[in-house]
Amino acid sequence: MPHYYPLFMDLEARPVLVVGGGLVALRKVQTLLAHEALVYIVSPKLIPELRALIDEKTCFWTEKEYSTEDIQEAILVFSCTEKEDVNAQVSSDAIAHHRPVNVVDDPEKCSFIVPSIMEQGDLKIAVSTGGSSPIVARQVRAELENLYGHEMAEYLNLLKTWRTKAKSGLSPEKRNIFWNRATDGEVRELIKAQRLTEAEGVVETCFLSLLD
Ligand SMILES: C[C@@]1(CC(=O)O)C2=NC(=C\c3[nH]c(c(CCC(=O)O)c3CC(=O)O)Cc3[nH]c(c(CC(=O)O)c3CCC(=O)O)/C=C3\N/C(=C\2)[C@@H](CCC(=O)O)[C@]3(C)CC(=O)O)/[C@H]1CCC(=O)O
Ligand SMILES: NC(=O)c1ccc[n+]([C@@H]2O[C@H](COP(=O)([O-])OP(=O)(O)OC[C@H]3O[C@@H](n4cnc5c(N)ncnc54)[C@H](O)[C@@H]3O)[C@@H](O)[C@H]2O)c1
Repeated sequence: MPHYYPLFMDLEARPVLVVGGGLVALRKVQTLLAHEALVYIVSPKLIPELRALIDEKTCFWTEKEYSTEDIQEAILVFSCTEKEDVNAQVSSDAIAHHRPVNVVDDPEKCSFIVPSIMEQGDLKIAVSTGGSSPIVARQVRAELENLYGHEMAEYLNLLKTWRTKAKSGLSPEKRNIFWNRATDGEVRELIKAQRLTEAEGVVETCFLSLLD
């Protein structure tokens, strides 16, 4: 099993090829669309859920069997067919074109694998078991969803609003003190208790106390 390198990639308006139109393709397409990719599906058939996405014009479908030229400009390639020979062809074409490729059912033919994703506002946690057990990846994701609730989104929103001010208004040493105070637990607890104004007050008081 490869030792996969994790990264977060901006897919907004970038072309991604998905070969196949079944349940597995649906799972991959939903995540890609949630990340604003331009999704190009090549498949002779589509399940109704995927057809509905095409009708909403958030992705594009070519009704045919895969051929090498479908790779075109795709920056990522997903092969989600039930046919081993087709998946193998997509994988070798993508590799020949230096495009990262994910093949359902066959980690050996993947140059990348997809994690289970937990999101709460700007907090995004990608979970992988390196392919050992996708179900465990899903279960860990569910545990994380219990650990980080809606307060995390508001907490990060609040901290984000202070980044520019802290950068321009405080020396590196004071900035360090500021961020340690803002993230020592009290602010997050206040937000969890829906006492947002008090939370903002704690951050502001700390900032003002550090100004020269
Ligand atoms: C995380 C998630 C992302 C996504 O796909 O969007 C994902 N699989 C998910 C669901 C899921 N996958 C499978 C089922 C049916 C139950 C089952 O059979 O297990 C379910 C449904 C379910 O669990 O609910 C079957 C399955 N998956 C793979 C194989 C082939 C094999 O293992 O050889 C087989 C057939 C096994 C067999 O036939 O025995 C392979 C991979 N699946 C991965 C990712 C990559 C490794 C991730 C990691 O662990 O690091 C990897 C290597 C490649 C890849 O697809 O990128 C998503 C959960 C999202 C979420 O809900 O949060
Ligand atoms: N559904 C799951 O959660 C799941 C879980 C584990 C493994 N799998 C495996 O993953 C594979 C895909 O699963 P699925 O449920 O999406 O299968 P599926 O049979 O519903 O979908 C396969 C899709 O591939 C398309 N296809 C076939 N030949 C093609 C070609 N030459 N070019 C382009 N598209 C082509 C088909 O038209 C179909 O839309 C299967 O091998 C399945 O056993 C699925």
